[in-house]
Amino acid sequence: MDAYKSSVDFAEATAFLSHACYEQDKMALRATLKNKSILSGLLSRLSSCSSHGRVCVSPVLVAQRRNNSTSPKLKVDFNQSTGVAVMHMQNPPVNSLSLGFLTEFCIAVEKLEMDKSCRGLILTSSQPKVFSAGLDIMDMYGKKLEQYEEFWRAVQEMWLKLYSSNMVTIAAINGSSPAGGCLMSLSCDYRIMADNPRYSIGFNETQFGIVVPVWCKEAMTTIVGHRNTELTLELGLLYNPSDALKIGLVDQLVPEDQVLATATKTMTKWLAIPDHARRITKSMMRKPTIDKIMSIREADMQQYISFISKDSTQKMLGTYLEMLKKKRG
Ligand SMILES: CCCCCCCCC/C=C/C(=O)SCCNC(=O)CCNC(=O)[C@H](O)C(C)(C)COP(=O)(O)OP(=O)(O)OC[C@H]1O[C@@H](n2cnc3c(N)ncnc32)[C@H](O)[C@@H]1OP(=O)(O)O
Repeated sequence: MDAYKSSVDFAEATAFLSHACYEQDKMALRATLKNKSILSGLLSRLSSCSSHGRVCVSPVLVAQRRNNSTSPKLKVDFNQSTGVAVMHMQNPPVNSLSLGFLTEFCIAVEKLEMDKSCRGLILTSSQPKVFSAGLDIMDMYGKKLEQYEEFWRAVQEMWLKLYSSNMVTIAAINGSSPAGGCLMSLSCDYRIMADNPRYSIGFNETQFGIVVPVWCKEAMTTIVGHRNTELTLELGLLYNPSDALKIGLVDQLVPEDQVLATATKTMTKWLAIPDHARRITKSMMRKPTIDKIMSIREADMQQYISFISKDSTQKMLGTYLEMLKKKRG
């Protein structure tokens, strides 16, 4: 069955492709995510199912079982009357996108996605001065091949979930947002950043020897165009808020204390548009990029593992980590 082609529901399509599970398990997953108390039962059921000979456990849910952290890395405030959820990232010190964080994020987004009363999602940070420091470098350094794979699976999943969300998504960028933090913002429908010249946003990866995945390049090109993407990615550029606004990396700058209030006001405007028309239009705009990425998902995984596990890459990451730590001392 090719549910992907026949469905206009974007998030559903992505869930189908990324989880590759039987229809009844998807239904069960939805019901279950609405009722957390039976989640563990479903997890064990999912772990034993197979589809077309392939193991079909959501990688994110598997990771969740292994994630022993007890302190939540996200705080979600859902207002039933407005239909808007505010997701506060709280993974100190810098909201790095660790495996644990990514896992929690995917589950939280999936849960909101399945709640039809939730129409909008605002993403912001509870950490002072930082929106997100991007991928957790500790998860990319000195690990086993299977750990790199598990991590990258969660990174891909997170991007797909956010980029393909049916909800209106707004990034309330109240601090610096380099690399993966920038991509997270770019996956949203609208970006509002604090007008503080000390904050930066962009893609600095090449500066420490890392290459962004092709899907990052694709998504960025659709927003700021080929030339700006080329300059940013090749030179590893981070922009201050006003330069970021100039190239269209963010949509609006506001005083720091008004970021969340502006995001809330903007959300009201977006939610005044009938959902079905906006969703279908969003799908029309983003589906070509998603399709492209889905078709190379496994190749992207192999490329990541092979790149990240190279001695030369590891050496550069080690040096970068030391530099980050020395900055303090
Ligand atoms: C949608 C899907 C997306 C999908 C995303 C897919 C993207 C593909 C490619 C993306 C690649 C990446 O994101 S690679 C990650 C790139 N990120 C970066 O280069 C950011 C590096 N960090 C910084 O620039 C700064 O920390 C910054 C965020 C501005 C905050 O500055 P501050 O002065 O407030 O804080 P610091 O003193 O620097 O840092 C505090 C501590 O946090 C640690 N730390 C900082 N950044 C860290 C990091 N990324 N990973 C681990 N640890 C980090 C430091 O080592 C310190 O550790 P202690 O000294 O021990 O306390």
